[in-house]
Amino acid sequence: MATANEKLINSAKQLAAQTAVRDHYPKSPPNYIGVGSGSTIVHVVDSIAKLDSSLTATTKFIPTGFQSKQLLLSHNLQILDIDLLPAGESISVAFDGADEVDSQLNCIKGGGACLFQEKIVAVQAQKFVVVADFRKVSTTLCTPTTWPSGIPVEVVPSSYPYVTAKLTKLGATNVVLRPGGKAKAGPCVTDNGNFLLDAVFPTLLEGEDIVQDLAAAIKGIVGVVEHGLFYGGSKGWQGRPEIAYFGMEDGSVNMLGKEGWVALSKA
Ligand SMILES: O=C(CO)[C@H](O)[C@H](O)COP(=O)(O)O
Repeated sequence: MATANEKLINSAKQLAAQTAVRDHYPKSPPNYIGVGSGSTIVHVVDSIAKLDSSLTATTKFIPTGFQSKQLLLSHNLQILDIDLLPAGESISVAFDGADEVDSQLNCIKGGGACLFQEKIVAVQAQKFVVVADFRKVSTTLCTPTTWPSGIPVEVVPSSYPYVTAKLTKLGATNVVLRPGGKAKAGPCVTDNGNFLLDAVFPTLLEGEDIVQDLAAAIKGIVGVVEHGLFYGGSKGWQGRPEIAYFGMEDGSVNMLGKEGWVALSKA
């Protein structure tokens, strides 16, 4: 049975999801909508499925992994794999969860091991909206009390010892090959057949270049397919959301946009 705290977190996720879908799902039928992974996205898909069918019946929903594909199918929503998005077309809005969001809207993602597909969908969306609960709010990324697991890094399996050493050289204080869990002996294998390293770095101090520079350095290691830093700034944009919705402990929803925080009233 869910504890009171688990119930609080779940209703925060649900409220944030409902509000984000209400505010950002297009008011005329979109061609393509991106759907991320994780537990919060379940509420996003529930909210989308409750919209008038005229807004969803012709839409192709692009999942970011096995979990979101099954979720969409269970709601009888049409799916399209990201590689079938026609050239020149873009996704109207992509919704996704996050593990940690800083005050500049940079995120750590990949707690559910779907970061590569999440990023390839986010960067092809006209608007990327993050939906999360109050535990994900941070001032700077890699804050141990917010997200102690570090930055997920997806690697080609044969490269993991080499990438581990390189991440340590870059300043990681701990690098763990993510285990498969109770039902899988050996490492976690991503939807792309790769391994995941969780690299704990000291808290990334505030400053426009810090996240971008670390992201570029990690991506530069041979064997790295993608990492879970979704960022933007003067050196380029790689999936930083336009806006993030957080369900709060008191039953309200707070919204972090480019202009800062906005508190929405309680439901
Ligand atoms: O990046 C992700 C999966 O790779 C998820 O979006 C992230 O882990 C948040 O998950 P949840 O909504 O369950 O808290």
